[in-house]
Amino acid sequence: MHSKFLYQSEHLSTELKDFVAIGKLFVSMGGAPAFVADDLPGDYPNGFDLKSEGHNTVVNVGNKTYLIGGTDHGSKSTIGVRVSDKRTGGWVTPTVLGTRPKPSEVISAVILNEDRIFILKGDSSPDDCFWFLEVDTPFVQEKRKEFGTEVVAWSKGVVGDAKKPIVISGPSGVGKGTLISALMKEFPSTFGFSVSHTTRAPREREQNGVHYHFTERSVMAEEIRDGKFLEFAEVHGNLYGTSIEAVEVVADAGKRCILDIDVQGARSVRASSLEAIFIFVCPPSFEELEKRLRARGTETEQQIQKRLQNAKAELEQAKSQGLFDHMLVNDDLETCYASLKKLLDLDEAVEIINESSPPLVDLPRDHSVSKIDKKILISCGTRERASKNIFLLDLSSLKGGAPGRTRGLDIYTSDSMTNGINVAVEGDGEHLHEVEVIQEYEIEDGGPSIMK
Ligand SMILES: Nc1nc2c(ncn2[C@@H]2O[C@H](COP(=O)(O)OP(=O)(O)O)[C@@H](O)[C@H]2O)c(=O)[nH]1
Ligand SMILES: Nc1ncnc2c1ncn2[C@@H]1O[C@H](COP(=O)(O)OP(=O)(O)O)[C@@H](O)[C@H]1O
Repeated sequence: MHSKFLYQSEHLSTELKDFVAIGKLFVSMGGAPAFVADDLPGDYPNGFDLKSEGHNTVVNVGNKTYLIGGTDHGSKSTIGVRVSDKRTGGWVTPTVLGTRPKPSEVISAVILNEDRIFILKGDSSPDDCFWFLEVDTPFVQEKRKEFGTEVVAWSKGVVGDAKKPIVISGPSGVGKGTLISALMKEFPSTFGFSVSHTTRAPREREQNGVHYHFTERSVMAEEIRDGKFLEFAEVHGNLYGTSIEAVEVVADAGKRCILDIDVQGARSVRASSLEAIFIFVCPPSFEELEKRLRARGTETEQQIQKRLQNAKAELEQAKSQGLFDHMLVNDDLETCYASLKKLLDLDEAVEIINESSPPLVDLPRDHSVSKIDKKILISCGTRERASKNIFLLDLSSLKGGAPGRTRGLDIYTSDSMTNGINVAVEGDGEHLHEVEVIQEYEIEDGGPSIMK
């Protein structure tokens, strides 16, 4: 069955025209400004391979079938995921990484690049409707090997052109904390600090949850085993780590994340999908480093010796090819801070606090979703009468991904596409494409069973 959509608009924006052109849809040149979106040619794979039924969506990716929906076995407040390998049969509950979305009664799904499934949750708040379930990304492949189990990873979609996170490394006492504090003080709405976990004791004036999450080794080790950490390392005799959540809360606040982590951590993040800018801060001399460390007065003599010893190794490792993008020498603090701002393109910047935010979508229960290339068209409305709300979601500039958020979703509303001129959609509210119905499932206690 092919469905037809009729759009009416006097002035289509370039974006919508592009979208139409990509789909090779017909644009009427006659008196009545209208164009008809008919069935799409076969050379545009529609990306749909699912059946959304009630609370569940079934998606086929390669040899595997993913059942997404209902609630999680362990936590009733998050969406559940089951996987079946067509070659072996049977259903397994995978290891699920990342912060999980809350359940939704209406889920649409689109496969992207065969390695992730884009999920749209109807009836969800604007900041909670776009999610990615990674099923075969490099991160998932690595974790699958590590855990020896089936693994999937959730990553929330963030609308807008979020800038890359910043990783700052350098030996103890070089001035990382001082530089980061200055940046956060001057640009409080731009930057957010990734609050690490550590097993070291708090220093005077350090607050739990602000400077670090101070924790017990056994607790942190268990959380690492549960896959809650983006990276972790043993540094100066203590365990330090960046939880996935620490990075996500910064992204959720619409801020650019700064991570203060050691060289081992930087290497792990480099190997992850975080796509950060890596900066190493060097001391002007070893003597000056020792002087600063002593003057800070936060470590015992034994701890100072250990840190100085480790500094030599860190300075050596930092030289390794391709690890750091920038090296900064922190001799004079003001000069170094100015260089940091310059490399982050902030030297002329005055923080704009109320920057206009990208349009948000209130995705209703009734919506239909179509995919052409990397663009998704969402039309909202009932079967009988689609409403005038159309959203075009451009996924061609995605950045990041699990662990953490998937950034760079571009969204155009019908308003932004047509400069406020009415866009009417007529039709039966079905998808533009034929949607392949696989099978309908319902979840029973023992796992999903096929409905007759
Ligand atoms: N890998 C990793 N290193 C971290 C993390 N948090 C802090 N560190 C590093 O651990 C080292 C010790 O940090 P800290 O005890 O605060 O001492 P400081 O470097 O003297 O300020 C520094 O090199 C930090 O960059 C983390 O989450 N992961
Ligand atoms: N450029 C600088 N010149 C002199 N002292 C500095 C400079 N940068 C930082 N400091 C001081 O050196 C000490 C260590 O700095 P800190 O930011 O705590 O280092 P880190 O976070 O790298 O361990 C602090 O007392 C800080 O005030």
